[in-house]
Amino acid sequence: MNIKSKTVQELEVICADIREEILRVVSKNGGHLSSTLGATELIVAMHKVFDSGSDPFIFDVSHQAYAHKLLTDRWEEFDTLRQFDGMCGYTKPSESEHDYFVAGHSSTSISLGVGAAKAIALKNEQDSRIPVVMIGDGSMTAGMVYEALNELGDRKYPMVIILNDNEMSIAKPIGAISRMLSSAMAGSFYQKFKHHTENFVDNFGEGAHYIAKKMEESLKLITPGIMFEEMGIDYIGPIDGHNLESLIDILQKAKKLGKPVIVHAQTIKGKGYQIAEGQEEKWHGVGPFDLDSGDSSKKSSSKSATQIYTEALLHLAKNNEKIVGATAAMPSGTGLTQLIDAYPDRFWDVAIAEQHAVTSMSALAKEGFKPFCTIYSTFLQRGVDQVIHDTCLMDLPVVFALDRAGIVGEDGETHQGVFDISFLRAIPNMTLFAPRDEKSFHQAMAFAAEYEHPCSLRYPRGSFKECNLAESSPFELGKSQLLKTANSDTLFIGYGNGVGRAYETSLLLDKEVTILDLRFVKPLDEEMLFDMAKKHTKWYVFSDSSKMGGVGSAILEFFARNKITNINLTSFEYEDEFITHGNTLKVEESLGLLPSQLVQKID
Ligand SMILES: Cc1ncc(C[n+]2csc(CCOP(=O)(O)OP(=O)(O)O)c2C)c(N)n1
Ligand SMILES: O=C[C@H](O)COP(=O)(O)O
Ligand SMILES: CC(=O)C(=O)O
Ligand SMILES: [Mg+2]
Repeated sequence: MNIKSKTVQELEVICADIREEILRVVSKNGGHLSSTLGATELIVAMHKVFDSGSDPFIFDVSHQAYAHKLLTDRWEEFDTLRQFDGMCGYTKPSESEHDYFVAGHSSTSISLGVGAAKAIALKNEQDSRIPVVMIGDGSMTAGMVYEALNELGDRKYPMVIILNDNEMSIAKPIGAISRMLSSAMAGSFYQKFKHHTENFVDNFGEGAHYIAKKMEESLKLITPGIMFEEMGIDYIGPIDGHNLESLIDILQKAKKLGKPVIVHAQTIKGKGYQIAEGQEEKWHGVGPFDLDSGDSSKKSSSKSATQIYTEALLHLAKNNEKIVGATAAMPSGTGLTQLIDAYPDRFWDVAIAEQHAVTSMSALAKEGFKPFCTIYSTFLQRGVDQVIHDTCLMDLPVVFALDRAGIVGEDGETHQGVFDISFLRAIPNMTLFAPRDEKSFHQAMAFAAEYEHPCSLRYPRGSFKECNLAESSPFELGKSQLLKTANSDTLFIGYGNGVGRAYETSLLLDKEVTILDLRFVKPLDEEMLFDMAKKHTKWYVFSDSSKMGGVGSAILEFFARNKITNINLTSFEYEDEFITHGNTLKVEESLGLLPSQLVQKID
């Protein structure tokens, strides 16, 4: 849809149509609702002023970019949003040339803009191209943003950064940056004062303008802009992020400045759907819902792994004051909200700052506390060096509780929790283990609470797969649990949620198999593995993790170390490829990982 020639009135109609379509599809498919409703005018103004066919359009996280997709020839396809084989919920260049870069993890956008600006300068394209970035106030809390601003303020590449400030992260924002962005003078008073001053001095000569500019600069001492201005980046704002006419005017001015500029736009998260407007965390990421009532259409009956984690941690924290913890801006997703509410002096939301979460928790461990650093598997990728350098080198007793381990569903490639075993297992002093159900989760947590070295446990999005075999026993370092023995050449080794898949597959087999819950992938239960090696020559590994460096790799290393050569090991972990978005079962089916498919692969 080319909106360059549209009037402001026509654009306002287009905003209404966009909101209607977003509400229709997200209420059917689920998705990121309130962020994308709130960014509608900003994105329409971006497309009015800039050209996504040549200017790099860069959205931070890009969960708020549905309007961008609708404006770039994907209106029909939008109905398949986040569905298997359908449109991705984030920007994806393979989906459209108007999507400049893959996104999903936050705070990458300004670095991307700086890189793009360097390339544009090197290719002498500055007369025809300029990067335009949209970043939210929550995403401004991650350190990577300041790495980029630090260079940008020095090199001064032309770039327009739209700061979409709705005063919300997923949850209410925390920290000094959020406070600075919404500082007192950012309100309408300053705007009106500035507007009237400009109109007044327009009637006088240059001298009056000079005085007014100096006055404004002194006022900026108490506006959010001071930090950016001092870094060498122009600042415009705060402005009304829903006023199309002024947005277009300001973006046109910003585009012509020929230097880096931040346009600070204040928006309302959920704008246009009253039920979701404002600081309502639950409208950030939603499942299908009823448009009229706002009620969720799907009610899950079984207890999620996250709920079990919360219950287990509440129990431990109640009985041990040394237990503390942190989340990086995902309090509800990780279940830490209840811990923060119950023990505000011991549990923190540190904002989108995974690296800071890991390192600050390591210092607490040095001081004798027992930190539970609670992070989605995929987001811990952001803090791997801190795990190595600050936790494991110091051999500190931090527990990394990794939620969303395995395939996560509709969030797709950028959010799959599949690499944690591979990137943690190689770190000295690290111990890795995984529960398989509710009871073993409590036992794993009890073990973690007493363990005096770095460790990481992983658990899936949603509930565990059922496994009706032996009851779980207390966790002991490096000990597995034999769930079923059979007079058979075949051994199923399950790890974490993979135990349930192993069990489901065994039920479909026309032969008996031995089933082992590995429990620890580092250290391995070598005594048990030696015993299994005497009886079984066909081993199958079931784990929601990447093959490369995963559970199967660990066992093959055990074979090599001990010169065991007569066993055929097949791992049903994930292949060396990024895993697409969509309903988890459909994704697993596309990978051939359903029990009904696996059973065909058992000799
Ligand atoms: C590294 C990383 N950590 C956490 C997240 C989860 N996450 C996605 S969006 C979001 C909040 C973003 O807030 P903001 O930038 O203000 O955008 P808004 O939704 O308010 O428009 C978070 C924490 C993520 N995507 N990436
Ligand atoms: O909303 C945040 C991300 O999309 C993760 O979603 P989730 O918490 O439903 O797994
Ligand atoms: C997009 C989002 O909310 C998340 O990644 O958690
Ligand atoms: Mg926000």
